[in-house]
Amino acid sequence: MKVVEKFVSINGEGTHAGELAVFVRFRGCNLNCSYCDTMWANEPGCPYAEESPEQIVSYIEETKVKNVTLTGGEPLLQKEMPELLRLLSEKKELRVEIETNGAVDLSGFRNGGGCVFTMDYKLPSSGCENGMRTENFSILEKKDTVKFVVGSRVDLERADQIIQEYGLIDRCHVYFSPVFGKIEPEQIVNYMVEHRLNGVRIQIQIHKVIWDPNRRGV
Ligand SMILES: C[S@@+](CC[C@H](N)C(=O)[O-])C[C@H]1O[C@@H](n2cnc3c(N)ncnc32)[C@H](O)[C@@H]1O
Ligand SMILES: Nc1nc2[nH]cc(C(=O)O)c2c(=O)[nH]1
Ligand code: SF4
Ligand SMILES: [Mg+2]
Repeated sequence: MKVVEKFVSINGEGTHAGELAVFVRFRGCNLNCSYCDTMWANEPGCPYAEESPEQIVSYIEETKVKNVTLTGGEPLLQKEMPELLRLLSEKKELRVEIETNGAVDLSGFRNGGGCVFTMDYKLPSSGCENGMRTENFSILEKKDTVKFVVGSRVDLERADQIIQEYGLIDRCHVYFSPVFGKIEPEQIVNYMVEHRLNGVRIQIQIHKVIWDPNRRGV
């Protein structure tokens, strides 16, 4: 598997934000979002370590950290991901979360049921909305999340429409997160208030507040 970084930090995003997590970031992506904060990991020349699923599991166990975040790039493009997920599901003490971009079919990755998906729905300002596979919504469960990374008023309106159309509030967690530095979080909150978006949560990436937003490995 093509690993570009591994580290222990606090999770800056999602339902376990603020808790310790061990991160494994994989190389390469099938989208090219305008705002991507890890574009470096998607460049063909980005250095990586070739690691087997067994090696990755050993590293995770050595850290003694129980929350595991698999991210990228797009982690679900790795050929050996099903094997990695199978091995991780045997470690009952771990909580495994996958950050995925909404453009990969999730149906083959739920086997064993252990992992939690945080799936983005890419909005118009990302430039990648046409890659979204809305059939993935039917696979999501209460423990999973749909995340909308919002960069504009048009994005807010589109997110609102998708939430209603697919009944997302009753299906799973729903988060709004500002494209970091691009939109005032207050604008997002104002929209939530105006439109009475019960059940939606706003979240700001905590690691970008604690550290330099461009810093890697945190
Ligand atoms: C770098 S992506 C990797 C996982 C997967 N490719 C995806 O897009 O979900 C991890 C998360 O960071 C979010 N993200 C990337 N750039 C961002 C930015 N500039 N501001 C806020 N969130 C961002 C993505 O939308 C995604 O939810
Ligand atoms: N601290 C920290 N938390 C994160 N949660 C999700 C991340 C990601 O890049 O997917 C991330 C990240 O890059 N850093
Ligand atoms: S899908 Fe994720 S990794 Fe790929 S370009 Fe978009 S934000 Fe970056
Ligand atoms: Mg990140």
